[in-house]
Amino acid sequence: MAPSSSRRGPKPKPNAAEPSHQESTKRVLSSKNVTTKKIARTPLPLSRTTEREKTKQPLKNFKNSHNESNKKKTHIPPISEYEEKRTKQRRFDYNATPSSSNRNDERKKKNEITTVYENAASFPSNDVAREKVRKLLKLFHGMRRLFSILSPFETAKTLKDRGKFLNDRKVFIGKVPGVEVGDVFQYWNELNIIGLHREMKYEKYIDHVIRDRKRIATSVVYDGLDDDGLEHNEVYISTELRENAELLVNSFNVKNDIRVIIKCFLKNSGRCGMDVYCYYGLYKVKRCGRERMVYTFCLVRNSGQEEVAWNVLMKYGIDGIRKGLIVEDISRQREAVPICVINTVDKERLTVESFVYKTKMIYPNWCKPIPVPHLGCDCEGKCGDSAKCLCAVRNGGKIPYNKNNVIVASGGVIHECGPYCKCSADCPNRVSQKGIKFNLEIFRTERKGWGVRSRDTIPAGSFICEYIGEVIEDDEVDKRVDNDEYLFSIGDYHMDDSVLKEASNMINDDEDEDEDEDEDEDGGDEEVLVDESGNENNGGFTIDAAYYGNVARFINHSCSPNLFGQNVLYDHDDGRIPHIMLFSAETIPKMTELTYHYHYKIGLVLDGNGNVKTKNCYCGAFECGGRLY
Ligand SMILES: C[S@@+](CC[C@H](N)C(=O)[O-])C[C@H]1O[C@@H](n2cnc3c(N)ncnc32)[C@H](O)[C@@H]1O
Repeated sequence: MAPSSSRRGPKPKPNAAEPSHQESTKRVLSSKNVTTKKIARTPLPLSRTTEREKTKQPLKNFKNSHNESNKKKTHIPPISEYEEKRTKQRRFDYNATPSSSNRNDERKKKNEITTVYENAASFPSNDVAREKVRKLLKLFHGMRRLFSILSPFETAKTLKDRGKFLNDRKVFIGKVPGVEVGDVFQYWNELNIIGLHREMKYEKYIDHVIRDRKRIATSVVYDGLDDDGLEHNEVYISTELRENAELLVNSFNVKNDIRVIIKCFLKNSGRCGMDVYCYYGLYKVKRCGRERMVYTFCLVRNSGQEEVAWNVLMKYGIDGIRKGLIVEDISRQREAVPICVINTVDKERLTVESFVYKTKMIYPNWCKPIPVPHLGCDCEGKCGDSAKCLCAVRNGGKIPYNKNNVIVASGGVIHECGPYCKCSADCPNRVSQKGIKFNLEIFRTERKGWGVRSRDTIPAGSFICEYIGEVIEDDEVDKRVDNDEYLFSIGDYHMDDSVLKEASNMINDDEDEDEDEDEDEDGGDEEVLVDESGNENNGGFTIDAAYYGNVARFINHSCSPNLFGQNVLYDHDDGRIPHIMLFSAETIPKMTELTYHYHYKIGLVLDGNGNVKTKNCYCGAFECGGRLY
């Protein structure tokens, strides 16, 4: 039996891949004023070349200057040489030369910081740290879903005020415990809450710490623009700001590790694509140069680190023939994207005849949902948060998805617009009914049979797929116990509940916070999110995907899952048999196995003779209980 869901799943353990692009991609980040922009693909920013052409001045070659440095120690001009007369004229700018407020910030930070860690060598086992990172990010996204009016910054600020920041008052030079190369984040503020990049202001691309009275860079956020899929062994940063230059010059001198986070654009995500931040690992400033007022730095990736998940894809082959490909599209074009089957593990085969691929639920005659034309909304075009839209009203006055098609509602049931609504097909309240958008594939796992992963990075809160199958009743379930691998019991669970409870506490427990925390541990009486359709325990209905099903039937269980289930109604109004839609509970890097929580009750799964059945769990999560049932 494979019931419900909730929470997020294991962050990627980015697989080691053979470096497919030895050629490094060279980019320049300009942190002048408040934007980053790509200046050039060559070590020397084009803008400078243009300027040189204009002024006819000789150009000091950046690469040559580096070569010279091999003979003679590079002269890195002391920053003080650059009397910035322009400072006064400059607009207010977070990156500007330290103003008094920046100095205050600095002083504040200095007082706050209690410890500086270098490469976190003495930190607890990475599994513990990793679970902490994932839990906090899960909480962040849970809060975003629960309180969609809070911006990511406000959400992070709330967590900070509640003392939930993971590495608050700690600064890491080098690796941050629990964060792995290839981890992907949807919001800048996620970087802050786990201490990967502590600067909460979006424009502050370089984070730093004071060590031995020197300000050195600890992390850099670099705008890779639409470089999704490219390697960044070298990152070029140019800046006109003395403050930034000082940090990087000092880092060049002391040779400290700098974390590089690359902002990439995901084209296939949401309605208009989406920026994400990918952690590329540790780099060192290897070359510095200066051309008039522009400082240029080349950061080179430390060798021996994991490849970033994008590159793993290249190993597997993005297009063309995939290694281990045994079925090109198990859905036989029933889905908008082909669902291929890959086996690089053993000789086991999966064929299109193994089950009947369906994209719509199968309802027996006795529970055919009754059409409800009167429940359709009368909106013209796209629905909005308004009392006029019947569907929005049924969702508590809100459209439960944002412009990126990310779910911003939690618990209970979501009412999407449906066939009886007058709104257009691109109404924002039609997301999960539109089917699979990500390039999912079925792959052979080492110990759990088949599993599912995505060739795309999946932003948190994205719709993955529906759990499709045949609706059956309890009596029928009893008859199928010997073939119960693909049963999903509707409604006897609370989706994502523990995360949402904690998220709810974040906002509601202004007072007596500590007290309530104790209560939580004891299973105290904090508010439980109630399923408004009464689905919490509607009992008796199960989806069986053994004979008829879709890709969801291959999704395995994890004790620390990365998907959660959400009840959705759109084409009928029978709350006993909602659609079970699976959403991502966290940002999921490419090629990471997708999992949800089966919520089996140990000792209560019986065979046809009434004997207790047992099965080991091989999810590999840090908090795994060892038993599936
Ligand atoms: C819904 S199916 C998932 C797809 C299945 N792996 C397959 O090969 O078809 C559920 C079954 O997968 C296996 N499974 C899923 N998650 C597992 C886990 N964490 N550990 C061990 N086996 C698991 C169990 O045999 C379970 O009954």
